[in-house]
Amino acid sequence: MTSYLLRGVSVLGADPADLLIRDGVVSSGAAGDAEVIDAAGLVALPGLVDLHTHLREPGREDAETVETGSRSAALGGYTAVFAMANTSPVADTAGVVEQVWRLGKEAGLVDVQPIGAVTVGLAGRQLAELGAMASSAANVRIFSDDGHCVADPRLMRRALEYVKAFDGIIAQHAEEPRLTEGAQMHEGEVSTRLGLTGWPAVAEEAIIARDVLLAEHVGSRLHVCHVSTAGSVEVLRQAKARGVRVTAEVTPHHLLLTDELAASYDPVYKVNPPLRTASDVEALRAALIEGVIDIVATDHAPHATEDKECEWAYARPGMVGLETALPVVLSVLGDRWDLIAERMSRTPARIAGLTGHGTDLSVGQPANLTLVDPSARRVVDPSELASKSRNTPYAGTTLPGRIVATFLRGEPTVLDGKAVK
Ligand SMILES: NC(=O)N[C@@H](CC(=O)O)C(=O)O
Ligand SMILES: [Zn+2]
Repeated sequence: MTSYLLRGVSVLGADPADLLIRDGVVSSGAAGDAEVIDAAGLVALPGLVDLHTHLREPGREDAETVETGSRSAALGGYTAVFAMANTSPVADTAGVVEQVWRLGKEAGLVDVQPIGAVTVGLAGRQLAELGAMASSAANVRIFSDDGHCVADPRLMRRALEYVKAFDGIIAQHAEEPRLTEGAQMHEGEVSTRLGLTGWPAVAEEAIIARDVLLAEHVGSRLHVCHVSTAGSVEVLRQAKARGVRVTAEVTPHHLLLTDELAASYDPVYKVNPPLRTASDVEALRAALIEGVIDIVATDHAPHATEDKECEWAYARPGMVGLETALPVVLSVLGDRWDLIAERMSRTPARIAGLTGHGTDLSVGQPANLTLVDPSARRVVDPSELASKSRNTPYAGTTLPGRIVATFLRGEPTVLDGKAVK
């Protein structure tokens, strides 16, 4: 196994020093025959951890596979991703989650941790085999019907009760379906102007309010996917102040983009939950800094060209995000490296109970890390993405930061900005 010496690297913005990677861990002592990487001007972060990735395998391998999604993740600085269950077949049995987990191991580019469905077929009618998925080789601890809301309150209560036994988490896609029927974008001034049916903020907020009460009642753990409104932030703030066991994520696109973009009628901007207003963006940024929102998660949602390059009404919602997440967050938070490490690596690893990731880069710790050039600027070119899909909302946009290298347990998955396999 090759050793690496990162010469003159700045760990989380600290003064430049050498960092030795040997036998899969951060090491000390003589560099010996280690391969030297000139890391002057580069910043080392613990490898990023994404709690919300859609890898599309099994079922839509034309849009993404576990392997192409893993490569996209590594290029984005990630060392672990959690794969959502809305595949085909749905990841609602031990068999399917084990398949995804095994495909992740075979690709060997990031640790792929499957998320199990809450309900059979994501249909919201009966609980899936949560226990069988938890005790499978994939060791599932997070369950979600993402793409769909667990709208039935009794089912949501039962799910929270069930996973409490093994300290599992229900991750909710918060959308009251009766309030979003036919919705095409955020309900507000822009939707009125464009004549498109809106998804009101309250459709998200009402479910979060209900679910924090259910989680409080049961004493179980709730995670809220892709929080998108200022009102949701207030519900979460109050719940956390009462000690409810709730965590929440925000996506890079909800931190940067607004509903005004829908006026282009370009379906690349169609996503669930929809892009909201500038004041929502402001509230989400403040909540992320404050910690009311715990983490950034990509909601990487690759879609085939025919599902995106069509009329707005027929296009599937979702955006790819793994390769642009860190640059977008850098553009929002600036070089607050410790905060970035907290929100994109340590806290997601802690929420998921994922050991070996999100650790500090001290001697003896697993060498899961990413090297970033913060002074680089990159114009996003969809044709250069490693993802199989091209649906990025940032085509032609200049973003700060370039991911130069990523290491998974001491082995490079990305070097010189290129995937090694
Ligand atoms: N975010 C999206 O717009 N789409 C996701 C589902 C989801 O995360 O809700 C997808 O699977 O395509
Ligand atoms: Zn969702």
